[in-house]
Amino acid sequence: QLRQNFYANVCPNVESIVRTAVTRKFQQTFVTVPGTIRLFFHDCFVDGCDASVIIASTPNNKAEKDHPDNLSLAGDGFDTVIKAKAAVDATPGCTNKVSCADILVMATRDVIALSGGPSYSVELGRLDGLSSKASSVNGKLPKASFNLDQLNAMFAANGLNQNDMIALSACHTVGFSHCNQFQNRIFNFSRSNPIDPTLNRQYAGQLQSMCPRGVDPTIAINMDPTTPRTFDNVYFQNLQQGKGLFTSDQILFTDGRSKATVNTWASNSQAFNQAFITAMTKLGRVGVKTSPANGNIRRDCGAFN
Ligand code: HEM
Ligand SMILES: [Ca+2]
Ligand SMILES: [Ca+2]
Repeated sequence: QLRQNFYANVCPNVESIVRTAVTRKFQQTFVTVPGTIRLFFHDCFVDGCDASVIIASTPNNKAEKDHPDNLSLAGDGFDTVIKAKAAVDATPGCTNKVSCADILVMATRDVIALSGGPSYSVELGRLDGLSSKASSVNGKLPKASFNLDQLNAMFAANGLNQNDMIALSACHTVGFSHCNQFQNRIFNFSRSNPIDPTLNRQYAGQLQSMCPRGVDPTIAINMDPTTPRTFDNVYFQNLQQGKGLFTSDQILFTDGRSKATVNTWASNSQAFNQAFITAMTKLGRVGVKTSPANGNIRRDCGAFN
């Protein structure tokens, strides 16, 4: 029952209120962009798009955000939602009328547009989930080491096909990664190849110098070495040059089943944008809650009512 303009009667200006708050946050730090996008992805893949990922742990409940796979979620992503929620709640008539899950969807749309990506209409009407357990994250999020079959299987479990998966992987056109996520590709890759042979040699050398053995584990590097602050299809051009950072990125070009799609979107940003919008809209529908039996509108995005 998601639809555009869901809040037309209760809070007609919600989209512009969120956009203003997100723009202000964006002007303070670029990390707002990748932080918010990844938060949205990790929310939707665990218990659906219900803001379960934003819940803070309590003495009685270890929440999703404290699962190892979520510890690297940037604080600025959470802060973006909290700031946008505060702006919505400060507007007469809108107080506690808009779900955190929907605010995250709008904020994600806004950061993508702010960083040069496509802008699109979002469907709204999600309720916030009533549960958030670290244990429910197990096996729900993709690993940087995944091959094409593993990626397709995990996305298919969320109703997303291979094209959706490839389009969404392009989110790695902005943002950062810690060195441990690709260390295996640049040191001791295999008996015969110290470096992953699908990796561009020069790029591998740069990665080795930014991420030497024993590097400080808090160091993070740009995932897109070419246009790290622009949401664009350069992600696919990088893959063509062996500059995909993770195994899961580069495999999209190495595997013959996905290569043609990468080539098409590398040369046609219009086609990529269209596929990306389709895939983001599908991602936003995953496991959505619309009944009071399984959701509500949180007063505080980080805590259950
Ligand atoms: C296809 C499978 C995917 C894998 C294996 C994967 C894995 C990863 C890993 C390992 C990181 C780096 C985390 C760190 O070290 O801090 C990362 C970052 C990121 N991922 Fe993905 N991801 C995938 C798909 C996606 C999708 C579908 C989206 C968005 C819809 C996305 C958005 C992001 C963003 C924006 C960042 C940067 C976060 C930041 O800079 O704070 N990823 N991903
Ligand atoms: Ca969720
Ligand atoms: Ca880029």
